[in-house]
Amino acid sequence: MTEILTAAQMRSIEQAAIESGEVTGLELMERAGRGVVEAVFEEWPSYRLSPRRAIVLCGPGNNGGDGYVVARLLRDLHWDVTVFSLGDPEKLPPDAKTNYRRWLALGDVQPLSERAFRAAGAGYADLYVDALFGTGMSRPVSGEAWSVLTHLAGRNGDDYAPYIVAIDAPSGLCLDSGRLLGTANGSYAHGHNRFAALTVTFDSPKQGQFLADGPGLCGKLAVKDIGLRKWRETGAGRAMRLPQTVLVTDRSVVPDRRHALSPLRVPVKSERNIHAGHTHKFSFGHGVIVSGGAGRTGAARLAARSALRVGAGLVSLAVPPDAAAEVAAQITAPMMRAVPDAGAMAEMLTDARLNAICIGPGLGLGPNHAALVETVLKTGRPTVLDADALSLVARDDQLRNLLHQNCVLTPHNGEFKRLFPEIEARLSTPSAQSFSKVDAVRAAAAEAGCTVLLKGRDTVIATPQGQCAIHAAVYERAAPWLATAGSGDVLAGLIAGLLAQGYAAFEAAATGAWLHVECARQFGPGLIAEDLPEQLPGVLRRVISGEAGRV
Ligand SMILES: NC(=O)C1=CN([C@@H]2O[C@H](COP(=O)(O)OP(=O)(O)OC[C@H]3O[C@@H](n4cnc5c(N)ncnc54)[C@H](O)[C@@H]3O)[C@@H](O)[C@H]2O)[C@@H](O)CC1
Ligand SMILES: Nc1ncnc2c1ncn2[C@@H]1O[C@H](COP(=O)(O)OP(=O)(O)O)[C@@H](O)[C@H]1O
Ligand SMILES: [K+]
Repeated sequence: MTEILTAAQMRSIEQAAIESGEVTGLELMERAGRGVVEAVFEEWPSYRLSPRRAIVLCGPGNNGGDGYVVARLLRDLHWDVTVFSLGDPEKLPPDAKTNYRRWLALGDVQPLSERAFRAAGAGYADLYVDALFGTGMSRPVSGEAWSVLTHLAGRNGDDYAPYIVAIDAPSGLCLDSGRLLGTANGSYAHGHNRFAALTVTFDSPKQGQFLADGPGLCGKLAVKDIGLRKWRETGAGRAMRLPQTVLVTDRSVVPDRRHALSPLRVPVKSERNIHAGHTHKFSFGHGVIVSGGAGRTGAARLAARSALRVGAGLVSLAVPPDAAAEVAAQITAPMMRAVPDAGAMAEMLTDARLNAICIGPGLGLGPNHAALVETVLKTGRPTVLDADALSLVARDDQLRNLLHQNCVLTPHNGEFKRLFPEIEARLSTPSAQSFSKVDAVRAAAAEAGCTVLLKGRDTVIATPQGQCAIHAAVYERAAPWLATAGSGDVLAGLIAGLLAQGYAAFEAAATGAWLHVECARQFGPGLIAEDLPEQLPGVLRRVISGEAGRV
């Protein structure tokens, strides 16, 4: 499991470590600087072979302190190093000042300005180290620092990005929200929303490196151990960090559930589980996917196929009579039941074996559809509410009051705004505050009283109790092809299929999000929604064999 930290959580761990007396801030800073140099040589192996030229930009805090360590270590390797400082280095905090002084024995420091930067022949360095601000950045960057950062980001047409390493964050990036503080469009200069080739962070990844604009600006992420594990995993530092946020990876949610996944679906084909007696389709649950009317059934059919492929034992489509012929002509494995109205839906759901429901994709927004949502919610069964079901809930307090802890809401940004307008307003207001998507989804789940999954490249999932996971299709897991019509319907079906197999709401949502992206990665460019469920056998095979994540 990978824990993701906020800036404050990282500070609390460092503080706990330093207060223990077992390690000093200076030692941590030295390890951080070494970690950066190590990561640089891993990223640019040829730089090991002969000394190069580096420009290091040092800020007024400990991030700057790391910069002075990097400058010294590169100088020790005979690099030509130019150092710029923001603010008066004599006012640096103690550990950073010590490293500034150590650097002074090797070279000088120039005050940072765009003019000085460009005059230094800055366009000819092999490496630019951004050590201006890290976890301590507290307000929008301005003045000379902003001029230099936007110049580096390409404001004047130069492309520095391939040579920039950022320490902890591209300076200005909020490590909680993933937004550049103070900019509306998340970029340093209009149209330039990339910055570093590599960002090196310490101990654990930070939220902002996965959310919003963070991944684009960070470029690539290297996490370096600086010996804080003991204080991260135990003690007061840990208590301060509850509830935790974790990153969904093949080594977190899915592998933890692999044992569960085995007894649930794959077991049918594995000896161990045949012996355990899991051999009947009803052992794997029976999902119900509620379809819209004629001409709108594609979404439910996609969801049904996904629920079956992910392992639900049976899947039934609940279909309005006018759409029955259309659906019947296009399905094979899922079953179909004509459901003319909410009464018929209630009747169908008297069968307790129907243990998970998906409602919303292609449903429609009429009063009859609201009645269907009401009927489904009143059963209290595990239910995915997506698309139109979310819009219906958003405008009807009675429906909203029926939401229960076995529900999973899967809004995209527009639906989230309809459901939680005040929370969304805080999230979308560009300001100096660090209100993040994690904060927003936690608040939404608490308000709704159920699991909420807010979709996007940076998908965030939270429970009313504050349990939270980020599933980011970024860095090596990027899957931009997933932004295709109908892919949300597949996600809803996947989650419903996992709920049918007994996954709890949060785990079904997190595992569904992971499988969804894994299917997209396996297929690659050219993907359309229909392709996604067909990738599941291959993806599941790799999950079960322990090779997941290696596409
Ligand atoms: N605390 C520790 O023990 C360790 C800290 N480390 C480094 O220290 C960093 C955190 O250090 P700090 O807490 O000193 O914070 P930073 O160095 O990130 O920034 C804080 C300083 O910048 C100023 N500042 C913040 N926003 C500004 C803005 N927009 N414009 C101008 N000035 C601004 C603050 O007033 C303060 O002087 C981490 O990112 C990491 O790089 C590492 O060395 C590991 C150990
Ligand atoms: N750039 C991206 N990278 C990875 N996943 C993405 C990206 N953009 C969108 N997605 C995912 O694609 C799906 C789109 O769902 P949705 O917005 O409901 O669309 P639709 O209604 O067309 O199915 C979501 O699961 C979302 O997380
Ligand atoms: K930085």
